[in-house]
Amino acid sequence: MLEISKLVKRYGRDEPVLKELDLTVEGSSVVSIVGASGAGKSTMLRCINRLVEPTSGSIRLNGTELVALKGAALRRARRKIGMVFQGFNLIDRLTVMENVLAGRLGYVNLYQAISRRYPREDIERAFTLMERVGIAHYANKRADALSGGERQRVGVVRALMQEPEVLLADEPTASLDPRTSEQIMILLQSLASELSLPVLINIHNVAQARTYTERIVGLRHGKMIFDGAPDDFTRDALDAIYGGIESPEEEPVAPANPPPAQRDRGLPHDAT
Ligand SMILES: Nc1ncnc2c1ncn2[C@@H]1O[C@H](COP(=O)(O)OP(=O)(O)OP(=O)(O)O)[C@@H](O)[C@H]1O
Repeated sequence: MLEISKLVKRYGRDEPVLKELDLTVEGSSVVSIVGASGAGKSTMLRCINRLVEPTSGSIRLNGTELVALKGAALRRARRKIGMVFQGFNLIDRLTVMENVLAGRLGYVNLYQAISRRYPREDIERAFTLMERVGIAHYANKRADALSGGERQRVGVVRALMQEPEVLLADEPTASLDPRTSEQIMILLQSLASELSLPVLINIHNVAQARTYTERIVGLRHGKMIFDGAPDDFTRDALDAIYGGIESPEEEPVAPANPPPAQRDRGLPHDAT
């Protein structure tokens, strides 16, 4: 269980970017975090894995307080937090298998890491996961020979190799075409339930958030102003999150002639 309580992040002397956020995510929930650009979505995810230092507040992962951790204890805790990135963050000149095994770096010793001599169980786990997401036949291909969707699957498997207790995804579909985006969202949804893994996804595409996640958290100026089921994510909630700032992305496949009100405001077509 991930429990965030009164989380504050201030960069320098600026106004806080996160203002006393509270969020609890349990079991295999798939939660999307939506909000206009600059609302604090990435900062929130990066506070969880401590790529960004929280200013104050508490982040507990299965009972372990992450905010106070340093050194080896922080490295140990980070192993339990998988991260999937918009730009995939693969090493292009390495093979798919080598990229996937990089997810074990937090577990192996220096000699094993440098000589890339990973334990047999790690290699077996890598194959099992690669088979699960349909990329096992690419194991020996260079990462840069793969398509965007395949590269993101490598990113997902690398994160799962960490045996994470929570999976964070920062705009995981933003670099992908609509069809591939949907496949990745479906994959994250199914992996969450198969592995009983809570998943937090920063996402600009509100239509995908509504379709593929079971809970939507809306941020505006660093405050949580919506937390509920997709069915409760009404036009009012959308306006409260984006009103006067920007419009969320439209659905990937727009009807030829959307009604003028939707077309003008860039709203998802089923927003009510
Ligand atoms: N390292 C940093 N130093 C100073 N300010 C930062 C830093 N990182 C982010 N910010 C500021 O914090 C605010 C929130 O940024 P953040 O990237 O978390 O928003 P976001 O909701 O993820 O936006 P986007 O959807 O565009 O990625 C922005 O005003 C941004 O300029």
